Amino acid sequence: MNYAYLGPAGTFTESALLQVPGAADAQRIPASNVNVALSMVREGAADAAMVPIENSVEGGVSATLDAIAQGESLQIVSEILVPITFVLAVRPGIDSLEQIKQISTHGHAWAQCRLWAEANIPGAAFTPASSTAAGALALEEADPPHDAAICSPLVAQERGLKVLVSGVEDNVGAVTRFILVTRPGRIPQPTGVDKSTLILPLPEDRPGALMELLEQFTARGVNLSRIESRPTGKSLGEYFFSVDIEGHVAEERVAAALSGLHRLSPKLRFLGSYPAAQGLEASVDTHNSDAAFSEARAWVQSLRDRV
Ligand SMILES: O=C(O)C(=O)Cc1ccccc1
Repeated sequence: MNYAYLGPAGTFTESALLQVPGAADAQRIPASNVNVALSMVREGAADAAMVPIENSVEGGVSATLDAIAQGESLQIVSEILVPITFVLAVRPGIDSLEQIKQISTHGHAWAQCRLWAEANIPGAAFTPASSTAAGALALEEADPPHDAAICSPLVAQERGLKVLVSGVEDNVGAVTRFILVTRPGRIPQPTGVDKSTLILPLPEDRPGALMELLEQFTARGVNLSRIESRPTGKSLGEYFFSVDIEGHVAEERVAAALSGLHRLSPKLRFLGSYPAAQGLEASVDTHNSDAAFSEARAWVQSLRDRV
């Protein structure tokens, strides 16, 4: 196996990848952005890609949600959670916050440190970097493009960068969720605590269309753990929904919800069922259990057999 990931080395995405069994000893290919990492999988240059999808402060990572929703189909095979803390690293010659005029980091990192930055370096101009590690590595250049970067403590330590302030995040305890993506293939076996990801285009723009889709989950006791609307990019006001549900396609209630959704929105995309990283309770009401579904099906069949 070889793995593409949002690089360069030292990103939070690489930390997530290193949690995948075997990945530490496998070939890891840094990509300059999420689209490049996913294209490598689509084209066969990588077997799998690790990309960020959601964080507890900012919500969904739009670049990832959009890239997996469109183009050639991909499959999510696992999710990894990484606790996030940030440090402020500076170029040589900077000894105080007042000297910082230009700062760079990944947009999601900036969003998570904005209040700290407003309070502590109010005059500094922000330039987005393709990742936290990319912003940090630029500090090593002969003539660095910025004075400071917000990055992980690990990359600062590994590169021997000067850290002026640690723990610059606004929300202590933030977590980012990453997904491992492959070309479509075998779906991981259910573990009892699984999640599934779907892309739901709204079939028709009319009152109640979203409600009808959501009713498919409600009626089968399927809980949603994330729902986001994203523009299709085709015309103003045209959206699709990116949804995570608790449960595995091998479970009857999930299969029944999917079949109801398919009737309403035939172009829906199933992006995979995979083990939940943490925190889900495997609690399903008796009337939504696999046993209840098969008994109900057998009963209806017994009636239809009499036709
Ligand atoms: O830039 C990184 O290091 C990433 O892996 C993306 C990211 C940025 C901010 C928070 C979590 C992940």
